Amino acid sequence: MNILYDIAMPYADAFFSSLGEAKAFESGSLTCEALVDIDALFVRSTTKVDETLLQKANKLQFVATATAGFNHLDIDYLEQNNVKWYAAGGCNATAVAEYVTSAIFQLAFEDEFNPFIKKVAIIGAGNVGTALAGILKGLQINCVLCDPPLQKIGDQRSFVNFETAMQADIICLHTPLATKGDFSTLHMFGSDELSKLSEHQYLINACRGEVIDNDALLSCFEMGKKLNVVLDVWENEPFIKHELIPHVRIATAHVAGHTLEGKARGTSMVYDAFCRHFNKKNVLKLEQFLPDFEKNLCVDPSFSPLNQLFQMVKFMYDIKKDDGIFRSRMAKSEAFADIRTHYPVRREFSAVQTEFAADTAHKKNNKNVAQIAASIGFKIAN
Ligand SMILES: NC(=O)c1ccc[n+]([C@@H]2O[C@H](COP(=O)([O-])OP(=O)(O)OC[C@H]3O[C@@H](n4cnc5c(N)ncnc54)[C@H](O)[C@@H]3O)[C@@H](O)[C@H]2O)c1
Ligand SMILES: O=C(O)[C@H](O)[C@H](O)COP(=O)(O)O
Repeated sequence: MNILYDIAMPYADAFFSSLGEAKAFESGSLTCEALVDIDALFVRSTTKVDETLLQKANKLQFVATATAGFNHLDIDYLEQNNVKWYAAGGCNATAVAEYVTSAIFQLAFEDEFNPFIKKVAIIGAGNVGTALAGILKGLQINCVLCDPPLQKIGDQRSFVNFETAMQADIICLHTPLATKGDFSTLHMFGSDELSKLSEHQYLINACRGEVIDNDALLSCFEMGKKLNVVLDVWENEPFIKHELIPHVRIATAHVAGHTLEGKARGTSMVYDAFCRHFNKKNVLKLEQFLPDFEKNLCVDPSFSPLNQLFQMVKFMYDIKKDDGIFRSRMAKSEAFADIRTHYPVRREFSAVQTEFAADTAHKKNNKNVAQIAASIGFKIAN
């Protein structure tokens, strides 16, 4: 079995060389000639898998992406050519939910609002939306879900319509990019929707850039409209509209899902899918590979509960740091792809052992914070 895989997949060599003759490629350098005699191709989101790439693929049976989104796969073409495909839905749901949590805490700190009394709308209640709703529930933040496709097929959760979601204080986008059909998400936020947002609302896009019309967004800013927008994803990555950057409250280079766990889970889910498809036993498990997290987190009990939680979230993921790197690097060059390739190791909340410093004066306070922290994924030491 000849396998080609994106070198940016953590532990790929260990996982895939157990399945056959496995060779890595660097995203951007893959040519159609490289697909000759290849049985399985494993990509991440930056490789477009379509007729152009596959024109010389004479043996291809299986294509998998180690990412949740799969709009870079030409599904119609793959299905017409009897190539089985797979996307690792859910692999990085926790990572994106933690990214959004860090964004909300950061904005609360900067704008001096209390996040616990805000209402959040999650548009797209799949793997990421559900993970985010779980964290918000743990934090006791009121949240509503908007997902017409799930509502239509009878998902038993309670949903609101788009207009109601638009009234929330914080609107988080977690849909796929769909360019056709009844539930198209392309430019879901165009000039009409953007103009309806008030300067007190926040719009966070960590799904796909094209869900917000970036030209319309820039026009709003240029006309002097005050909008609080967080963008992890942009139209036309990696060649994004630089003029947007100074207007955006938090700007990052499509890294919301880039925890080590999120990326490595993608690798192991692709391995499992391959094993299922080719009827092989999946002997390797992700837990064998993930290293222990070296640092311990000790929470200062004299802080308010909000600040203790902010301290914990920031310790694991400081979104402001990514924003700072993005702004300084993007000011000088087309650094988008490079920032992503050299992204430092980021771990999920569950990787760290958290301790609350002994402090009898704040004992009850600490117990509450520890319970909340545990409910959003932190491991609390006894
Ligand atoms: N920034 C990142 O690093 C990052 C990481 C993971 C995923 N993503 C993106 O986020 C998307 C969501 O990821 P997921 O794992 O939750 O996918 P998912 O398929 O589990 O969930 C997507 C949900 O969106 C809903 N949806 C579709 N069209 C909709 C519409 N018009 N209005 C409202 N809801 C709609 C679907 O019914 C589904 O429940 C992915 O498709 C991917 O593009 C980005
Ligand atoms: O859809 C996804 O899973 C994400 O967008 C993913 O994090 C993209 O990561 P990439 O393959 O571009 O590194």
